[in-house]
Amino acid sequence: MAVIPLEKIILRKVKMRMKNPFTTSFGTLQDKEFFIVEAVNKEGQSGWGESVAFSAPWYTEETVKTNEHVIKDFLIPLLRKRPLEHPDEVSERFSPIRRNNMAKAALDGAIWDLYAKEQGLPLSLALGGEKKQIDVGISIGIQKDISLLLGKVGDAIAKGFKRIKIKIKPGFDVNVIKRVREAFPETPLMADANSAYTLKDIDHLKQLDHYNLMMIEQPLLHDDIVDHAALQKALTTPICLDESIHSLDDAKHAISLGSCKIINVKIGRVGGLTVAKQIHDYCRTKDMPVWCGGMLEAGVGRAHNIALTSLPQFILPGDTAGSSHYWERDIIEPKVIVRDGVIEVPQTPGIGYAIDQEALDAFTVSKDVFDV
Ligand SMILES: O=C(O)CCC(=O)C1=CC=C[C@@H](O)[C@@H]1C(=O)O
Ligand SMILES: [Mg+2]
Repeated sequence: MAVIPLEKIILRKVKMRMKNPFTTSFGTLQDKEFFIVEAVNKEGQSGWGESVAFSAPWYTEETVKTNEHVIKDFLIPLLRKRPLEHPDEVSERFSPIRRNNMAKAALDGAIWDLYAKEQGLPLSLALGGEKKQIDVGISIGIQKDISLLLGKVGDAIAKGFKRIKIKIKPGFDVNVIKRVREAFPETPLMADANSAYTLKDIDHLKQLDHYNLMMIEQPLLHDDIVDHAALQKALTTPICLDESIHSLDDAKHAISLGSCKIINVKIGRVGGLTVAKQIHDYCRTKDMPVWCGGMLEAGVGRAHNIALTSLPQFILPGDTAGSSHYWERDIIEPKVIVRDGVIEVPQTPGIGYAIDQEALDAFTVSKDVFDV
């Protein structure tokens, strides 16, 4: 039986400054620290993965520090147990470790990329993706005032993004959506609350039904699917779950309870490409539209998102804006380019973007090498 001839894992901690600070209902981020994983085989070929955990545990419980602990002390030792024959085995191998999905996904992504390169296949095709182009939207953080936000929305529409996502929070919500909708009556528009509300806000949230939103993303508690089901019954606007979905079972439970009408699949949140694909496949059988969320990734993570989005049930535009939206200098070559709201899915083996080694070295703050 052919095995993936994994020889070493290189773990780089990287620090990059975003062009613009990004503000959500839980805070502002500008300096992004994260891990880049390189999986190297016996022929010296490399596969690349990126962890999307932030420095603070406000999106999920994971952080850059917990990633380091879990990857070094638990996940790499599990990879040493016996060789892998296929990247689908990675998530199963990691299953004795509870959660820590972003740590798992970083390794899973590197091994998927390496496997696709060994097979001579673009990662999108290795995953079973069909699309050669993907539609993308943009996520606009909370702004100091509405006129600034209207300017950003106008710029994004002019650039051709296929839908606009606006971050909302109590005090910056219905009033804001109303103004944006008045200024841009036809634009596909959605709001993301990042768990800023409770069921007590039901009457307030119902006002959003007047603005023809594509969806409202994660209005209630980060781990909830029960209250979301009650809210979805009261709203005509579709609810999209983000933070609440960590596994295929979470997706199954949310769908059977009627907690949402759309699911945002984030590779890091669900523990890697294999689980993301399982959720996709299940949603396809249930006619549940999915889209690929973003975590302000650098180029490696972005490339994985693009490959995943080539799967057919990614019906709605994702949050994968181009490199230049986030970074002065990305760590891949070529950069991710969005033209008229569309990204061309790379057709070369693996993630289809080369690492800009000079840029990566410039942003690397530490590096560890592990034999596997
Ligand atoms: O552009 C992107 O990568 C998406 C940005 C974005 O909306 C988010 C990034 C990180 C955490 C969250 O605030 C969030 C989201 O909830 O989707
Ligand atoms: Mg979200």
